[in-house]
Amino acid sequence: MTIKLGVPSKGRLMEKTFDWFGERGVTLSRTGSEREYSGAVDGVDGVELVLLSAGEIPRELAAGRIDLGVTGTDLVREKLVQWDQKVEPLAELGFGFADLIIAVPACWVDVDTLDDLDAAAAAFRAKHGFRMRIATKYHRLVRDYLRMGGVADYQLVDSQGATEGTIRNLTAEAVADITSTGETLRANHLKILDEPPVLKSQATLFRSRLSDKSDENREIMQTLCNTLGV
Ligand SMILES: Nc1ncnc2c1ncn2[C@@H]1O[C@H](COP(=O)(O)OP(=O)(O)OP(=O)(O)O)[C@@H](O)[C@H]1O
Ligand SMILES: O=P(O)(O)OC[C@H]1O[C@H](OP(=O)(O)OP(=O)(O)O)[C@H](O)[C@@H]1O
Repeated sequence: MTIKLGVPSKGRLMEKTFDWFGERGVTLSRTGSEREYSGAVDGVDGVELVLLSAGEIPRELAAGRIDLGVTGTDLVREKLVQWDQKVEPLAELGFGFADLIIAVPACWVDVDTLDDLDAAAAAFRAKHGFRMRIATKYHRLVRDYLRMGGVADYQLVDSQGATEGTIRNLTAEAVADITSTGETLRANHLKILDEPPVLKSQATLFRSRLSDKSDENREIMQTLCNTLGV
């Protein structure tokens, strides 16, 4: 028997995830050619490495196809309804920090709060005959946040990347996206609303609540968690 550990296959989270495990005596490595998505785990027996897109790890955990997985809290909360019934956070890993925020053009001098955004949205609809568009890939989190914040007259438009560019491209009036250094927002002449973020995210190790609970797998899981100190 083995347990499956899902980690991001590329990008900013992969290298830091490998480092985090390595510092705790569990060596993760990619095997095969540079482009082959196969890997190995040394330091604990019975653990199989599965390399996946960070965005797919929440679904794989929820389905129990992987037992453990590293991804951002933002992706888990966005993609899993009642996420805490499907996965259990075991450890925050201290990297991949990003805030999910709402941003508007910097030239909207009258819009700094959610109340201002609501007023601007109502005025926009009256003037243009359609609802203000907010581009995002975080539909669930943003909808909940705006409902709580009393913003009504808007529509979400889907943007799976380069979201800050949608305003210049005239496909949205505002955006809801993650930011870490703030450089992308500044470069696109956007300002963050002066409100708490929708969500503060970081890379986190999650355990699937559907994980195989056979005695042997429990033992492997326990050994791995003890080794990692989580
Ligand atoms: N600029 C950033 N700084 C820090 N963390 C970021 C930044 N952008 C994204 N992240 C975090 O990295 C994680 C993975 O995001 P990313 O967009 O790379 O994954 P993805 O959607 O699976 O992409 P892909 O399908 O291309 O692998 C998310 O949890 C996100 O919060
Ligand atoms: O605050 P910053 O440090 O500038 O980072 C923020 C940017 O990083 C992410 O984009 P990513 O690089 O994942 O590309 P994407 O837009 O294609 O998703 C995010 O969507 C922002 O665009």
